Amino acid sequence: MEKKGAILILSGPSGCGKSTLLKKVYEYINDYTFSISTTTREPRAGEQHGVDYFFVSRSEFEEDIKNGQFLEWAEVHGNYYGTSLKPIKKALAEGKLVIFDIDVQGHEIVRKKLDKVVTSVFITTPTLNELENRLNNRNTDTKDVIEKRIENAKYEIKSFQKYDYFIENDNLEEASMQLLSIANIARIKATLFEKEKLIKEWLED
Ligand SMILES: Nc1ncnc2c1ncn2[C@@H]1O[C@H](COP(=O)(O)OP(=O)(O)OP(=O)(O)O)[C@@H](O)[C@H]1O
Ligand SMILES: Nc1nc2c(ncn2[C@@H]2O[C@H](COP(=O)(O)O)[C@@H](O)[C@H]2O)c(=O)[nH]1
Repeated sequence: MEKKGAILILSGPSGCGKSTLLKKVYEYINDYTFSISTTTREPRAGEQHGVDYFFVSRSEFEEDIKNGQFLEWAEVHGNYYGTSLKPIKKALAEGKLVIFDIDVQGHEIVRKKLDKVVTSVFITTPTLNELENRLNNRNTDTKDVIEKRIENAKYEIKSFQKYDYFIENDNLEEASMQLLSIANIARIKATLFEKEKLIKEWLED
């Protein structure tokens, strides 16, 4: 059967473990691509332009918005973040599973635009305290930035019901196996669209 492109969206408060879970899942899947976002936030130590993000200035980002470059974009924790349309179209045409790590605003937009091929999962920590511990232990952000992200987490979590799935990332092994199952379901869901057409044809016969 011809492979169908599919989108898997991960959202969840900063520090819940999205990147950590994805690294584990990548060991078990193929034919996927991670959607590299564009952002105006400063790179963290070790982050590379074109690998983790495309790091740009606010004026460059605003120019890209004007030129309609983004499938979606949003202001998150005081910075712009956006998903470029062109690489996503290409990856979907190639039948890849395209993985997005985007916030709740971005999820709503992509869901509206590409519902048929989107599967989404909201990830959290068991408690807000644990989220704070993880952000502190990660040691990548200043105290002010961490405070802002904790505050925003309280708003973000209100959107969890808009997602197809929910993972509490407590035990890393268990949570990564759950995410792996969801990634496999994402591919199957994207084939349903074609099947709908097929069944319509049968019924018209
Ligand atoms: N199940 C877990 N138990 C304990 N620590 C964890 C677990 N999962 C992730 N961590 C740790 O929590 C920290 C935050 O994880 P990670 O950077 O993956 O979060 P994130 O959701 O991708 O954050 P952001 O949205 O800011 O990019 C890291 O230091 C990571 O090692
Ligand atoms: N709407 C979008 N949100 C995005 C995108 N890329 C990342 N994000 C979200 O931003 C926060 C913060 O990320 P960080 O790397 O600064 O910790 C996180 O919730 C991401 O999911 C995007 O292209 N669009």
